[in-house]
Amino acid sequence: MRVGLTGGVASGKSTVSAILAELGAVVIDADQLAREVVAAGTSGLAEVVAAFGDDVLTAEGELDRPAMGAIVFADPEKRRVLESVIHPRVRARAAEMEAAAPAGAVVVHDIPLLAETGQADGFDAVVVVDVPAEVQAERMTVLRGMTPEEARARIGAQASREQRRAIATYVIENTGSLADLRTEVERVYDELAARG
Ligand SMILES: CC(C)(COP(=O)(O)OP(=O)(O)OC[C@H]1O[C@@H](n2cnc3c(N)ncnc32)[C@H](O)[C@@H]1O)[C@@H](O)C(=O)NCCC(=O)NCCS
Ligand SMILES: Nc1ncnc2c1ncn2[C@@H]1O[C@H](COP(=O)(O)OP(=O)(O)OP(=O)(O)O)[C@@H](O)[C@H]1O
Repeated sequence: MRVGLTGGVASGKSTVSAILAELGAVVIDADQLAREVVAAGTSGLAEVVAAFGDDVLTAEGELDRPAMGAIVFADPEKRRVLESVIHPRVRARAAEMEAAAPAGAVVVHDIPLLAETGQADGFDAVVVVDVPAEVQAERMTVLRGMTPEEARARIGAQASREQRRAIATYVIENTGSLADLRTEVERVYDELAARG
């Protein structure tokens, strides 16, 4: 059973992934892989520096993520350039990790840009974590210290709620408490495990 998990920024995907992992799923996290493929010393980071210059490096020679975010969330062309370096590497790593998963596992691919990149058809089921944009913006500003402008830019770089909901097999509404979220995730996991 191969499951795609997606949702807008700060919708609660990582929280859902963590609960699914506790329930027994194998989770492959595209955001985490996207960090690994541009770690210090990788060919990915070298390509990013070739495209964007040394200004996107910290003094320690790592990717300066806030600086990179300020560039790419203000300019769709530059975002495409960064994605063209990172996405193929993430897909290759995710495929390797999936191949190493135990037979019969529920494998969950946590992919923020699942709707945007047209990958939904490749999964047995797609789970969409959904919240209104105001909730996303509040979580980004209050919990993560972003400015309202930064939050708006990131939400604006993504598919609309409607576009994400259109690819969903299951929609998890995450406007209640964390306890409500857990109950909902358990319900969806039981259905996924029964289908697999
Ligand atoms: C621009 C970067 C350096 C900013 O790093 P930062 O630590 O601030 O954010 P992080 O990587 O933790 O991402 C947080 C969230 O931002 C959103 N986001 C990230 N990249 C993108 C993108 N290209 N388009 C739209 N939303 C994005 C997602 O909702 C993601 O879950 C980083 O997001 C990045 O390398 N993005 C390009 C790679 C990518 O597309 N990643 C998404 C999954 S593969
Ligand atoms: N139901 C909820 N009630 C309160 N806080 C929540 C709820 N769901 C998630 N959060 C909090 O909101 C923040 C964003 O959640 P999470 O990190 O799971 O989102 P995400 O979709 O993975 O984000 P990103 O797209 O940036 O990777 C976290 O601090 C999380 O603890």
